[in-house]
Order: sequence, then C-alpha cells, then structure tokens
Amino acid sequence: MTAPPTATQAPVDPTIPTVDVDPFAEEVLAAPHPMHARIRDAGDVVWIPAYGVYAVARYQPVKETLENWQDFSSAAGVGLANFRYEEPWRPPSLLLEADPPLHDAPRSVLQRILGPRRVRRFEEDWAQTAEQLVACLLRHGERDDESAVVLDAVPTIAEAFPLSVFPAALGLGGDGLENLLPYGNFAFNAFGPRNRLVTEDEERIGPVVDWVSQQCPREALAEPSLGADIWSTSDDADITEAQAPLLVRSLLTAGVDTTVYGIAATLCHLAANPEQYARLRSEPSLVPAAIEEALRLESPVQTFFRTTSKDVTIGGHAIPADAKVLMFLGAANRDPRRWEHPDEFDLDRDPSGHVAFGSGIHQCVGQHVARLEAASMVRALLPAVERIEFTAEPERKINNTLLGWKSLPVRLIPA
Ligand code: HEM
Ligand SMILES: CCOc1cccc(C(=O)O)c1
Repeated sequence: MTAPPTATQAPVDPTIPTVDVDPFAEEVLAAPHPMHARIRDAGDVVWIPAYGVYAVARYQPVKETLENWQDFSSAAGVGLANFRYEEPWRPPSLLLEADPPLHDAPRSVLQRILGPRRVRRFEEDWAQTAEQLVACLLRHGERDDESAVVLDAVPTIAEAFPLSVFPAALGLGGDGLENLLPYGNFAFNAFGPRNRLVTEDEERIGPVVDWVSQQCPREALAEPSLGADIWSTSDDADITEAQAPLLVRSLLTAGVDTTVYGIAATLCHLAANPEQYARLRSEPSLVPAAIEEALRLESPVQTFFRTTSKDVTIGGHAIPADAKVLMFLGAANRDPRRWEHPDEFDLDRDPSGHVAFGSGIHQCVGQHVARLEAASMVRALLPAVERIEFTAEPERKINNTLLGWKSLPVRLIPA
C-alpha cells in the first residue's frame, strides 16, 4: 500500500472555483441547503480545500458522475477514504464499493431478489402490520385535551415500522435487532471524515459489528427469506459461498436506517403540508408520488464519493486521476436548473429523475423495498388519521452521510 498523496491545497486546474466550506461540520450537516446553493452557484465542479476533494452539486454533473462508472470508480470506496491507500474499516461491499466486472454478479443476484415483482409478495403482510401499528397507536397513545394522539413519529412510526417488517423479511431471528440502527448509523458516518460522529462510536461498535457478522451465515437465516434467497443463489454458482454473507451484510447495512429516514421525511412533509395530506386522503393513488417527492426534497442519503480512474473532465474542467469527487445528491435534487420551485413539496410535480436513489449501475437495488415500506405506512395512516400536526419543532439527526430527523413531535387527529 503506497503512501496516500498529500491532499493538494489547490486544484490542478486553476479555473475550478474554490469553495471554502466544511460539508461535514455538524451545523452544516444539520442544515446543508445554504451550502448546497453556494456550491451550485460556484460552478459545475468546485474544489473543497478542507478535505482536498472536488465536488459536484448541480443536477447534471451529479447525474453524469453517478452514471459514468468507468471514469468515476466506486472500487476505491464511496466515502472520503481512498481504499487504494487506506484500509477500509470493514471488508468492502461487493456492490457499493465495486466496479464491473466484480460488481456484475452480486448486482444481478440482488436485483433479482429485490425486484418489484418479488417485493410485491410482502405487500399484504406489510399493509396489515402498518394498519395494526396505526390502530395500536390510536388505541393506546397519549391523548391531549382535544383527544388527538400525541407522539414522536420517529420512534413510534418511522423506526417501529421498518424494524417490524424488514428484519423478518431478511430472515433474521428476533434477538439483537437493537443493533441494526446503530450499525447503519456507524456505516454511514464512516463514509465521511473521522470526526466526532465516527470516533464517539468506534470504541463501542465492536460488539455491534460482531452481531451483524453473526446474522450473515446461511444457518442464521430463516427460510423462506431474502437472506435465504441470497444463499440459494450460491448453490447455482451465481455467486460463491464466500460472497453470500457479504450480500446479506449489504442489506443489513443499507436497508434499515435509510428506510427509517425515508419514512420520517415523508411524514415530516405530510405534517408540514396539511392541505396536501388532505388531498392524499381523497386521492390515495397519489401516495407513490408523495413518497418520491419527499425523497427528492429530503434525500436521506445526501452524499457519496467517487474516485477518478484517469485524468477526466467535469464541465470542461480538468480533474486528475485518483482524485476524490464528492457528489451532493441532496443539492442536485433541489437544483433550480432542473426543478421548478425546488424547495417546495408539490404533489403535482413529476419527481421522476431525482437522484435520491442514485443513478446508473449502482442505483439503489433496494429502492422497491424502500418504496413499499413507505407506501404501506402512509396508506395505513390515511383512512385512520384525519390530520397530522406538529406540536413542536422537529429535531435533526446528525450523520456524515444521512440527513433526517431524530424527533418529529406531532399530534394525530383521528378520522
Ligand atoms: C429511502 C431508502 C433508501 C435510499 C434513499 C437509498 C439510497 C441509495 C443510494 C443513493 C445508492 C447509490 C449508491 C452509489 O451510487 O454509490 C444506493 C445503493 C444501494 N442501496 Fe439503497 N437506499 C435506500 C434503501 C435501501 C434498501 C431498503 C436496501 C436493501 C434492501 C438498499 C440497498 C442498497 C445497496 C445494496 C446499494 C448498492 C447498490 C450497488 O452499488 O449496485 N437501499 N442506495
Ligand atoms: C444506501 C447505499 O447503499 C449502501 C450503503 C452502505 C452499505 C452498502 C453495502 O452494500 O454494504 C450499501
């Protein structure tokens, strides 16, 4: 492993604007939108001296960088760390941190197992679970003096629902599920710099990492399940027995915190836009559009990096080989060059083309699972809850990669 290059404090192309921000400062992680506008306005690509990286925030260059896997590699890691010089904190993902051809077979296996038709088999069960959750909250929830149910929608809905359906769908047993959110939280923090968000957890994450590893062997996974499906593809040599547990680990890592943040994002905008919530109640066919619009607006996964595989250009500017390029997915999803009134939640917008799930060969392979979880939850709320109102300011959850809510204090007015 050769020594990492010293982060040059200036771009090799002097026409690339420098933007002196720290995207991973906690106050910026909690409220990134002003920084996004500043970077978008500076140009197609900018230099961020704080980390010695290039960055793209406008929709077009973000989408092109995501889709150009040949020039912008994932195999050197999709975080700040460059695996060509630095040891990853865990064995790299066979999908997220791989390029073709190594990426091909694992991707094909998960694409088949998590495809829309296969995911539809969960529809009835997840709808029933979501309806039971809503009925239980309305029956047992604390009531205010106007008989509305007062609760924090993050633990009681956004976290409770995914944790009640996804581990079982994956094939996990019942013990230790409290490790899932901390593991995903650490994994997403680890894509960023080694700041407090990483160091404060790394001392105690060991047992959590061990628990996750213990969930991946074939004998740990119930049948039938998504995890068992992964292992059965190793019988047909689509993937090897050594690869199967890493694919299970991928679903454990990427498949929980993200959906919690996605549901919280949707609930936040339904509470903030009561007239659009009312419209959904009368037009439930708009539920998928509402979820896509919330994902565009919030982009639970805010950033990922790529590493240039040779001397390339972005927007006509020269970028050298082996450079890290930070892609601001959340900024691209609010780029006024691509979206009209970009910061508004608009049910009538066509949100297709947003990059909340990425784009190209690495586009989220779990997106159908994510969409079904969110739709199941929203569809269960609509007939039972007339309105969702904030009772206090929502509180941000801070993470180097994820943007979401730690708390959504609301009152549910029963229908
Ligand atoms: C709202 C929820 C979710 C969001 C916003 C999200 C976002 C993303 C994004 C942006 C990528 C692209 C990464 C890149 O280009 O480097 C991605 C990839 C991926 N996602 Fe999701 N995701 C979500 C839910 C899920 C779920 C539920 C699963 C598993 C069941 C999952 C599994 C994966 C995997 C394995 C990859 C890597 C795919 C590849 O590299 O080929 N994600 N996701
Ligand atoms: C949501 C982006 O997708 C991810 C995130 C973290 C880990 C993995 C994996 O493949 O292990 C995938």
